[in-house]
Amino acid sequence: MKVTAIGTGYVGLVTGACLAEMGNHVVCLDVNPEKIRILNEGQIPIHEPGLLEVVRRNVEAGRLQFTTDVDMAVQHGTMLFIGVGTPPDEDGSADLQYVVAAARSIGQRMTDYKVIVDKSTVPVGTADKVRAAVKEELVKRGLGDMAFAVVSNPEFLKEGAAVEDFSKPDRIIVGSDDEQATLLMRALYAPFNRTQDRMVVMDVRSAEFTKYAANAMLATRISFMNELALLAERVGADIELVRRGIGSDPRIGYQFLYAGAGYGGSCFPKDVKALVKAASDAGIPLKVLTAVEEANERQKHVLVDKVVARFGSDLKGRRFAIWGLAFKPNTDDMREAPSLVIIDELTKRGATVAAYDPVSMPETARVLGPRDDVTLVDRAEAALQGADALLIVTEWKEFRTPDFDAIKGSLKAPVVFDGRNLYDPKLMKALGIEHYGIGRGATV
Ligand SMILES: NC(=O)C1=CN([C@@H]2O[C@H](COP(=O)(O)OP(=O)(O)OC[C@H]3O[C@@H](n4cnc5c(N)ncnc54)[C@H](O)[C@@H]3O)[C@@H](O)[C@H]2O)C=CC1
Ligand SMILES: O=C(O)[C@H]1O[C@H](OP(=O)(O)OP(=O)(O)OC[C@H]2O[C@@H](n3ccc(=O)[nH]c3=O)[C@H](O)[C@@H]2O)[C@H](O)[C@@H](O)[C@@H]1O
Repeated sequence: MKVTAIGTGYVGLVTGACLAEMGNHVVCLDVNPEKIRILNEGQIPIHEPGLLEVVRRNVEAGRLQFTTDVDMAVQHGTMLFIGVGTPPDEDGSADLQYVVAAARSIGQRMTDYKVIVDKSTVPVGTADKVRAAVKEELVKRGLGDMAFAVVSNPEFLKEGAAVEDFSKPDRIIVGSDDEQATLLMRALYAPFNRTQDRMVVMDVRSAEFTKYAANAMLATRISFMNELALLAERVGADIELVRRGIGSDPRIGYQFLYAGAGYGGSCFPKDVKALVKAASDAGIPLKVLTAVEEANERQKHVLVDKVVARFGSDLKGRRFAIWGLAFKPNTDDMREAPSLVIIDELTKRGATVAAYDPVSMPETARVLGPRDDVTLVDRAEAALQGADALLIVTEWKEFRTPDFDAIKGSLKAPVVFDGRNLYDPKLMKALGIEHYGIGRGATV
């Protein structure tokens, strides 16, 4: 099939590349010429495991191309996927300006039947706005009768596992009230849907809602565990043992129950805020979800609270090593990363920071700008030299079994604030390391 992916970010690029992998002819369009230049030079603008190989393979096979040429891109696809950003507006609601602009650019150019697929995360009612924008542009061109469909097909991939998640989806949600469009969506997704029918077809509004409900549920599990972790510390229980204890119940399951330094990323924070705002506008305030957001804001400060409890609130003259800057492992994405809050809180109190991340240092440098109080170092061990303590913020694999002797030898005193519960508190005690985890009340 002929497919156009509008927006070459995490979602648009992965969608375009993975659809090309199945034999479709895909054009990826972006308004950012720099991204298209990088892609046309055989590189990818993001760190995403396995993506470069899929992109290169399909470019070589002549099934995948990148362009800023809107006329060509709109002309090319029968299926046009909108995967542009939906960042939070000032009031927390999803800013739909990029989605509507993409819709308009389609309406201004299309000359035959198109299926317009909303892949971006968008509030209930957005498909209607997209339809109205396309129609308005068609009417301006005297083509008001031209047929097209708008379908909701939210994406559930996780950064760092995007290709794997897209290629082996748990479910494929299709919100459609157009039979022909539904058939085309079935055909397009058939290769990803062979072993078991994972496509759930529903009305458009329910599909739009499903995306927010999924992210809200996952964020709720994390905030719930983070709050229980605070209590566990106070009452002398270990949240890691509690996690294993409750996860064994299949009704609960093990996933997304890790207490930590708070959730970040481009989606949970913005989608929780957007759903809270949409609900309040609809006169149905979501009390649980409001608390989820509040708990997460508090959680991002928990590690620094522990630093302050140990070293005092005046941190002038102190230096801290930070391991892990990206909002999660296997990505260079720094959007809403807890590390940024932690760096801010430490430096505000007069400390300096030496930080290391396996892939996100260029992105961190871009986000932080030039700073005297933050040094980015190119090896984990280099961050430790002469630091008062080590803070673990992102659970990259290479931090899981470090050289503990080197940690002890390099820090001024062996103090570790373990924001992702990587280390066994009993082992740390045995090694003579002062270890502060999250919710590890029983074992410290
Ligand atoms: N990042 C993720 O893991 C996931 C994101 N989503 C959702 O997907 C949407 C996109 O997210 P990301 O891919 O992370 O965004 P992103 O910010 O990485 O990429 C968006 C791209 O769209 C481009 N763009 C903006 N307006 C355009 C236009 N009119 N025509 C062509 N290109 C245009 C931008 O230049 C940018 O390259 C958001 O709604 C997000 O909530 C959904 C699931 C996973
Ligand atoms: O809508 C989206 O963009 C995506 O948002 C999340 O994916 P992502 O943000 O890439 O990453 P996650 O693995 O979900 O992690 C999000 C944050 O939660 C934190 N987290 C995750 C799991 C956990 O148990 N504890 C925890 O603190 C992570 O450290 C990270 O900061 C969802 O998992 C995807 O299904 C969804 O498609």
